[in-house]
Amino acid sequence: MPLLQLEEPLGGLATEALVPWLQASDRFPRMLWQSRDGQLTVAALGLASRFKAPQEHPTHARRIWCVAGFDANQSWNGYPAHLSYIPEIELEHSPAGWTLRISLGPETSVEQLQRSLATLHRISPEPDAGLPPVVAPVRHQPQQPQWCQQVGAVQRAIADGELQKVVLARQSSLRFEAAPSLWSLYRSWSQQALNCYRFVFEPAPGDGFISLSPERLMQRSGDQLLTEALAGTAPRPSQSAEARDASLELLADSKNRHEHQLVIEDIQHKLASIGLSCSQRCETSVLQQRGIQHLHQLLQGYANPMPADTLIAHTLHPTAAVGGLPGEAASRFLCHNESLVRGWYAGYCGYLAPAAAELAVTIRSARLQGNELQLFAGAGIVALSDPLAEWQELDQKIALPLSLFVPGEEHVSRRTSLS
Ligand SMILES: C=C(O[C@H]1C=CC=C(C(=O)O)[C@@H]1O)C(=O)O
Repeated sequence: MPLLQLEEPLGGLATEALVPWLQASDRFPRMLWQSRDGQLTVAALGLASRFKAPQEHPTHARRIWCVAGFDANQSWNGYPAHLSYIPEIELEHSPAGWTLRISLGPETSVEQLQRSLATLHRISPEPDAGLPPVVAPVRHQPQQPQWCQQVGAVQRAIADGELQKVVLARQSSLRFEAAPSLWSLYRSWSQQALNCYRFVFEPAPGDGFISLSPERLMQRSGDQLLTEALAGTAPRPSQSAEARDASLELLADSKNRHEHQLVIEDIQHKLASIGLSCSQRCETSVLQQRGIQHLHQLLQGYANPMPADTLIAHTLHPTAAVGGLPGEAASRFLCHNESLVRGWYAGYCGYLAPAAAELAVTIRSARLQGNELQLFAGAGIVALSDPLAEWQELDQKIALPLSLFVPGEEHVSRRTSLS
């Protein structure tokens, strides 16, 4: 637990100052999180206390930040499979205004804290340094022939009745001439992104993770729980009339509807296992992203009393939108057949507090390690999936960040114009 927590309202700041403020500090980890509706933005520095297991969360702490990797048994160096912590400094913007929260831990250096605080009123948004050129072609893991084999293996397991769906993933790596700034990369990507959570985590200098994810794992406000099924994808043309037709086509497409329906059933079944009944809030709709769109179904959970947030998150994750169905068989399949380590890709991130909690699924994500950037994307494979169309879907999912530094979208196997 932190030794001391202080909270002060603040004035006179601009949200654009948050990134320069984080960049100017020498305190790690550095973290930025923004809700998909843009209502809550938090920039955080340092680590005042860390909790070993989610069940250790003290109930009176105001807000605990949580990140979990896709697989509790496998992570990247420097990125724990599960992290629950209270930062030393949190700077929060919400409709209520600005709040500064300070939590002192046993290892907090008061001098460093003062330095980080002193910069608060001196920071002005700086012109972005830009990104260095990319020096080598994009490398995919798996490559296309192995991808097609993996899709074939999923479909054989579906035909044998062992599986209904598996979400296969790909890692696409790029090398820059010099190490880009994580925050410049985030800024350029974020300026273009639509309808997404925004999460940046920098555990140490030279290594960082970004996720601009459209997908919510859960949101609780008091005893109201919202979750959602987000699965089924199509390109989104830039012209509005064409975009409308493409949405209608996606809503009517039987392969995508099936892929999506499996996620709804998975979530309903998982919530029922912890005593939560779950209903669909409205008709299935389409969530628009830059260049692509997804089938989207809001789900509301009811229970009295509401189970603990950690239990809900642990039960839902990984949903069939990032793992598969049945969950355990899909995890075994991925363990044996997927060659990449997903790390924080397709995990979750966000906060838990007594009054409210919100966790996003960490898709549309990237890890920057020195000069190398790894971009992650996955696609749900069902019986009717076409391996090459699913490969193109992966390209569409990374087209936005790639377009920032690979000119002319040379990487995209079928062109999709970003709107
Ligand atoms: C796993 C990813 O997307 C999921 C979310 C939306 C649509 C999906 C799909 O259509 O396959 C995936 O289930 C990803 O982008 O890496």
